[in-house]
Order: sequence, then structure tokens, then C-alpha cells
Amino acid sequence: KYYLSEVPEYYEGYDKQCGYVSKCYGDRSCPNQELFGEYEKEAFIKAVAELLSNEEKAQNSCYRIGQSEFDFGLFQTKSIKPNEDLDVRRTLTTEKFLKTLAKKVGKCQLRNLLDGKCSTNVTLSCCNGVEQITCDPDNPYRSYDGSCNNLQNPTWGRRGNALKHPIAPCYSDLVSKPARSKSGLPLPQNRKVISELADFLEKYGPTSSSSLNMFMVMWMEMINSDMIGRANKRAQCATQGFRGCRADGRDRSAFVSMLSNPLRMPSDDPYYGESGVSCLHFSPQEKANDRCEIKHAGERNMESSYLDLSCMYGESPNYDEKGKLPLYHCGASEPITQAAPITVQFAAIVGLFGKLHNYCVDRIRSCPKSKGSVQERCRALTIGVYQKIIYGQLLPLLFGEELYNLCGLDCEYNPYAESTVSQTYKNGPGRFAHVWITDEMMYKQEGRTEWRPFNEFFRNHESFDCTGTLAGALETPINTARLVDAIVNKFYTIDGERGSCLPCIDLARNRDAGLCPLVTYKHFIEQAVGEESNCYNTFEDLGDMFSPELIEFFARHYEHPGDIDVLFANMDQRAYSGANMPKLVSQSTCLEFKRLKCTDRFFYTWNPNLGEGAQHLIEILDFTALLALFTDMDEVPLEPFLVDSAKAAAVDVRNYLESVNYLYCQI
Ligand code: HEM
Ligand SMILES: [Ca+2]
Repeated sequence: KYYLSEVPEYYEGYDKQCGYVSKCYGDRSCPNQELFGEYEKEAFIKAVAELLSNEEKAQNSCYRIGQSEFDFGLFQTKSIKPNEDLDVRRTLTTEKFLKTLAKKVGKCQLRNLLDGKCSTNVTLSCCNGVEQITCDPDNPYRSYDGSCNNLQNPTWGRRGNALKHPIAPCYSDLVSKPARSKSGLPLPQNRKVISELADFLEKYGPTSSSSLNMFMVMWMEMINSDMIGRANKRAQCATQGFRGCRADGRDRSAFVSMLSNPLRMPSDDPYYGESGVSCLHFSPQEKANDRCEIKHAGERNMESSYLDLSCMYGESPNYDEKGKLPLYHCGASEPITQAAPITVQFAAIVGLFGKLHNYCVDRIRSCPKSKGSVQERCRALTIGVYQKIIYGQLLPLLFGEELYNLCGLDCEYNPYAESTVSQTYKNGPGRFAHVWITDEMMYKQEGRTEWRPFNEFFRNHESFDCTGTLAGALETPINTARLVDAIVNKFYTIDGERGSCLPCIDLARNRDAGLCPLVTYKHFIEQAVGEESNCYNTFEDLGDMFSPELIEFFARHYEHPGDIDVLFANMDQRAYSGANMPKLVSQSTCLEFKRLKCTDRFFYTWNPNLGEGAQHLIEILDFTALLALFTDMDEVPLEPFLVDSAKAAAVDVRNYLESVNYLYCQI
């Protein structure tokens, strides 16, 4: 069985095993710390200056993407709240400090320092004074930000924490400069690899189809937004994105700032070459190192890592006087209406859970007697149903029986492991499902079936009928053959012509976060799960993962098999038997979901505060029930993640559910 990997501080397994001897091998030297105080002072000044300049730019509309531009909202930034100000400054100060060190001290010395091999106090002086959280161990309900889930370590899993690097990042200077190829040259250009991969798949891509549907994809997206909330670099006021390109995309803008880092589009691009668009927006992510630790800092996670519907319930309780959530179109809660980019299908799926919460409140209120907080008991039920569908229905389908059993999801609560999402998952293999997105989605309006371009669903949600939206998603098969136009060229477009490139953003994130190469990560996972590993000295060695044509493609773009970006784990052609994801992606997904389950003190299967009624209802309620209760469908699917599922009459389902309404009184 896969075990929850205790990750080494610095992992050099692949290089060691495959004979790439590190230049620092045997070098135990540490940097001279005499000047650290000096560097820190300088770093502080730089950080303060940058933050001031960011504030000034955020006030100036020239620096913001305008309302009429297609990518307005695509790189939305939240506000830095007054109480977060200090954290952001400390994080930035430490980042600047490390960048200075990268310039001033030798690489092996820096490496030893970052690996914790040098005796030193590991935090900078700017972080003196640590906040204390006190938890009430008898509180039967989850907090809204995830704190106090782990009683010994109240901050574990909390909103705002850093993602963790499972292996030390592979920046070329160890702290921030992009990785380079083995020979020292830059890696292949982002847009060029992606657009040519799209062309390649057009020619050689698999011809298989899948019976999974887009409803499942959007449901996975919802789970994703519950465990990861990205933080594009922020200023004190929220924005819909900072500008790096001119509005016409023909060049970088004069208003580029530290808040933006646009991507280059080559002039011979197969899609954009003609139009002269040569610049795509991209926003760097905020890091989180609020304790000024001298270590590899991860990106800030704006959601609690627990699968607790934090993306729907928000940062703090927000209910009406009865305990109901204020809900908007298709049942979207307030935080969902504020997020971008969001498709109406996504909003409608989250909406089913918002409606379940409110339905539960109504049921409890009609009970003869009830004890405890109505909203919190309904929240616990709703989260229980949600977790049940993830672990009981979705993962078995994605993993297939072999991996599902191997993965060892039958763990008990483990208070010694930290709840966190890995940096690699977020910016690499976790984005795998983006290749499933289709050019068009089905939409059913007043009995008519239409196919509409993917981009249309991002805006004017109110103009869509919620039942028709969900019914269409259920009958739209996922794309398995190609990287479609809708994500490579027209992502988030308004006019159907000019859009963004989601896989390009994915690759840029992969590189920005300093993720190590594919083969290194593969080796790491294989160690964690106890499998044998290969070394990759020639491109032919990749024959265990990729087809000969794809190997040839990579050989044309990369100098060495050990240079290939980990994002391309999504092209792995191996799979566990019965699985619906590539092997490396499914292994990575297994480790993440196992950690999130086993570190959650309130996971529904062991939460002692769920009454018998709640436990029974969690068994009964699933998407079939939610669709019957909260949409106008006449027939509801029995296998909601598959197209052409067998169906049941919604009235029958509703009648059955009414017969168990008494359970809400024993919640
Ligand atoms: C179906 C529609 C989907 C759309 C339109 C979509 C779109 C996006 C966008 C725009 C981003 C932010 C890109 C960036 O700035 O870094 C993103 C990030 C991400 N997506 Fe998706 N995605 C979808 C489905 C999924 C699914 C099914 C998964 C798999 C579970 C997934 C996994 C991720 C991950 C791990 C990230 C990075 C973390 C984050 O920013 O939340 N996405 N997605
Ligand atoms: Ca969460």
C-alpha cells in the first residue's frame, strides 16, 4: 500500500541513483552569517518599496486590465486585508533576502543553508513575536478557516498557509530564477511547446473516447477550488487583474509592474502569428512565508486544504437569521459569485450543495425539538455528503479498482501529518483535467438541445437556465483526444477569436514554482509508493511512458529527457487497470487525497459529532438525490459522472427522500 510519505527535507534520489553527481556532493560548507543582518535590512527596504509601489499602481487604472478587455477577471486579485499586511511584508522581505543570498554566497553554501544543514536560527529578526491560537478541544464544529482542526498544531491546514514542496525546487539559482536545461540553456519556449503539442495531438492523439462527462470535470474543479485557492500577487484593493500587455496584445505594456509577468507569443505562432498578438497576460503568485523562515517558501493557499467546502462557505459564517446561506443564481453562494473565472456549470454544481444546506435548515426547523446550532449541523451534514461523494464515488471511478485499493485510503485520523497540498500537484499533475475540457458544451433550453462554445459559459450566468446547464454537462463527453482550441487559443475569449491559453498558463506556473523535471518527480513518487524506478539517459528510455511519436516530439523540443517539464505527466500513457487518469497523475492524486482525508479530524467517517440521522443521510444523499431535489429534471442519472447513464424518475427519488425526512431531526 501507498504510505503517507514522510518527505525528506532535500530530495536528491533521482540524481543520486542515476549517476548525476551533484557538484555539492561532500560539500558541507555554510555561508558566513556576519552579513545576514545587513542583507535583511536591505531586503526590508526593498520589500517596503515594492509594496508601496504596488499600492500606487493598483490605484492607477493604466496598470489594471480594463473592463472591456477579454481577460478582465482572468487574473483577479483579492485584497490584502489590514491584518494580513504584516504577513505579506514579512514574506516579501524574506524572499528579497534569499535573492540577495543567491547572489552573494556560493551555491553549495546556499543549498546547505536551505536544506537546514547549517546551524542557525531559521527565522529572520523581522518576524519576532509569534501569534498564538487557542483552540477549544470541545468545539464540535469545524472553524471556517481550517484552524484548530489539528489541536496540537492549530495552524495546520488553515487558509493562507503555504503549499509544501515535496522535493526541493529546481530553480537554477535555488531560490527564484527559472530552471535551465542540463547543458545550461533555457528550457523550450512556453507557447511554442504548447501550440506544437496541440498540433501534434491533432495528428497523433489517441482516437479513444470516454464515457466520463463534463459534469464530473466541473465537480472535480469544485473540489480543487476547495483545497487550493490561488493568490495572484495582491494589493490592498481587490482588482480584476494587473496589466502586462497592451490591450491589443501586440506588445508588452509600458505599465508592467511586479504584479504582472506576461508571456511571450512567438511571431510565427500557428494561431496568433497572423493577428500580431505577441503578449499574453500572466500574474505571478504570492508566496507565504509569514514566519520569515530561511527555507524554500511555497505559494500561498487562499483556501483551507481540508475538503470542507471552504470555497462555498467562505472565510467566516454568513447566514440569515434562520441559518440559511444567502444564495444567488443556480444556488451559488456569495463567495462563489465573487470568484472568477467561473463557468455557470461550476456555479450550479456548487449550488447543489448550497441548496442542500438550506434544505437541511428547513427540515431541522420543522422538527419538534432540536439541539445545537442549526447552521453548523447542516454544514456538517453538507460537508459529509460532499466528502462521501469524493471518496466513495469519484476516486474509485478515477483510480480504478487496482489503484483505489493500493492507495490505502482506508486510513485512520493521523494528527501527526500536516494537512497541506503539494506545490507540485498544484502547478503540475493536479492540472491534468484541463486536457479534458471540450470545445463545446451541451446546453438544454426549453427542451431544445444546443451545443455552445466553452467560453460562453463564463459570463452572464443569469442568462442560463440552471437545470438546462446541468443536464447539458451530464451529456457532454469529456475530450480525450486533443488540446482543443477552446483552451489553447480561445480560453476565456469574448469575441470567439482572441483568448488566453490555459495550458500555457499551466506550464508557466510549473516553471514559476521551480518544479523539478518530470523524471525527478516520477522517481520521487515511485520511492514514496515503493516501486522500482528507471533512469532516463536517452529519449528512447522514455518508451515506458510515451509513444514513439511523442518521444520524438519531446526530443525535438528538449535537449535531454531529464529536462522535460513535470506538467507533461499529463501525457503519460500508462494507467492502472480500470483507471481514468494517467499513472503518474493518479499516483500524485492518490497521495494528495489520502493526506487530505487522513489529516482531517472532522472527516465524516470518524467525526463523533455527527448524529445517527446525519450518518444515515450521508449514506443516502448523492448527486442523484441532489439533482432530483434541486433541479427541474424529470429524470435523474444514477451514474452522474457518465454520459448515457441509466436514469430514474425524479419524482420517485423525491418521494423516497421525503420518506426519510425524519432523519433530519436526529442529525
Ligand atoms: C472545467 C473547467 C475548468 C476550468 C475552466 C479551469 C480553469 C482553471 C484556471 C483558469 C486556473 C488558473 C490558472 C492559473 O492562473 O494558474 C486553474 C487552475 C487549476 N486547475 Fe483548473 N479548470 C477547470 C477544471 C479543473 C479540474 C477538473 C481540475 C482537477 C481537479 C483542475 C485543476 C486545477 C488546478 C490544480 C489548478 C491550480 C490551482 C488553482 O489555481 O486553483 N481544474 N484552472
Ligand atoms: Ca477547504
